[in-house]
Amino acid sequence: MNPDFLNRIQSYIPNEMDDFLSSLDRPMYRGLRVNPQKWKKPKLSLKRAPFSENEYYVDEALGNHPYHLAGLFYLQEPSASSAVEILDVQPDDVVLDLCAAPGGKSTQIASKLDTGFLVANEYDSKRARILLSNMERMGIEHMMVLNNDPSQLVTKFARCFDRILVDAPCSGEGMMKKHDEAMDQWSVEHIQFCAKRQKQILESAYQLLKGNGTMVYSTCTYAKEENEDVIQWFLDTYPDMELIDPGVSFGRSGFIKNTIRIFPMDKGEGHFVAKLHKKSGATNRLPVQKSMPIDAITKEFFIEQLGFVPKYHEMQKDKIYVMDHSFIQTKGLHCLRQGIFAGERIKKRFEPAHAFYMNAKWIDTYKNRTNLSLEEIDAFMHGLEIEHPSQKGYIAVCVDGYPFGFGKSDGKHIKNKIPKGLRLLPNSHIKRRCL
Ligand SMILES: C[S@@+](CC[C@H](N)C(=O)[O-])C[C@H]1O[C@@H](n2cnc3c(N)ncnc32)[C@H](O)[C@@H]1O
Repeated sequence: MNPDFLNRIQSYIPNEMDDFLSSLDRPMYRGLRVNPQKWKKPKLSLKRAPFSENEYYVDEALGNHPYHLAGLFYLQEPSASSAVEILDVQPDDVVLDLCAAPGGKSTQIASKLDTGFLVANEYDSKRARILLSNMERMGIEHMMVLNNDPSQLVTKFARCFDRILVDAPCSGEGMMKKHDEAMDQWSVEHIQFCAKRQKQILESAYQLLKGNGTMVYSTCTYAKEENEDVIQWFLDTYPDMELIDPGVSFGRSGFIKNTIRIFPMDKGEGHFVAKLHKKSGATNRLPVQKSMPIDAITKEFFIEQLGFVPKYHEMQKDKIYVMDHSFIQTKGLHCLRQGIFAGERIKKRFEPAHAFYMNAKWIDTYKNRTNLSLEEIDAFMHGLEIEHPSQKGYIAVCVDGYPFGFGKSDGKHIKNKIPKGLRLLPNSHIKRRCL
């Protein structure tokens, strides 16, 4: 273990070093956050985590649980849910998550929105696609996924956001364990590099925040240079920003008032969170665009599957996107998705997309649906066609009434429509454990 790292930690928590050292030997805390928009009344025998209202401790991998595939929960290190709890998102807020992949915090923000809107931005293109996949799995509608450098957002969306989360790329000390490769690569130079990048990201975030808006800055590292020192620099640079009370009882106070630190002794792997308020300044609205007309065949599909036609539409070539919120103008930005990808017009028919059947708002709305057994779910998630009598046509396949995808039924068999990238590998299987 790097002695410089240990000396620095000793300087932060001089009386708790033994506890910290023993925490490095035990497995990471694992967490499960319920998606309240899909899983409305979960009865769980799991222990609640103190960091947010829907977070629980788990002690095994649950990625192949059918409820995970259906987007009923997100797997996340428990203390990572603290930042969004502190952001205190309101149902009608316009929120920006500036460093969003893989989407733990974005999906948590979205679970608090109703009429509001979420812009989830990720700098790294591969990670942005993972973010989109998680947003789809959790069934989020009022959102867009961007893949831009934070500074590129400023020309389009300056002063547009009520709340901004900057969950900054950091040296990740809170996510390292004693034997990790990451621990061997730890260095003060890397910490300094991260601090410089964090300041650049905060400069953009400042310009994107509305007057009277709220910003939360968080990292999963212990390094003071990336936490309190970055915040002090931000306050000195922008005198109209102030630190405000995070209003929570978990964790412990950081080295400046109104900041929060979480160490493993506080029952999570490690986080730093600061809540900031912009005292004054102008506000703008996200620039909306006109809804596009859709054709009769697509309308007929919506009526047949949902019983209504979604209010706002956008068409890109033959692909159709829908939302119950105006579409936002994104010209000049790299937008991976806005709203729900409903499907594609192919010749004289409409071919639905996986995302269409994952929308949290429609979870009880899909008219044509069927429950599969665990064995059938396993076969379906491996891309197989299954023998399963059901109503003909496109059909939502469900676990206990919760859709996890769709297929096309001829009345006796369901043809598989799970996207190739989401299918299970041959040696991986659905596992249902008691939660
Ligand atoms: C701590 S992670 C975000 C985790 C995410 N908030 C979640 O809860 O799932 C930080 C993210 O910042 C991204 N990033 C890297 N360089 C960046 C930059 N220059 N500006 C903005 N984000 C950057 C990383 O790719 C990474 O996905």
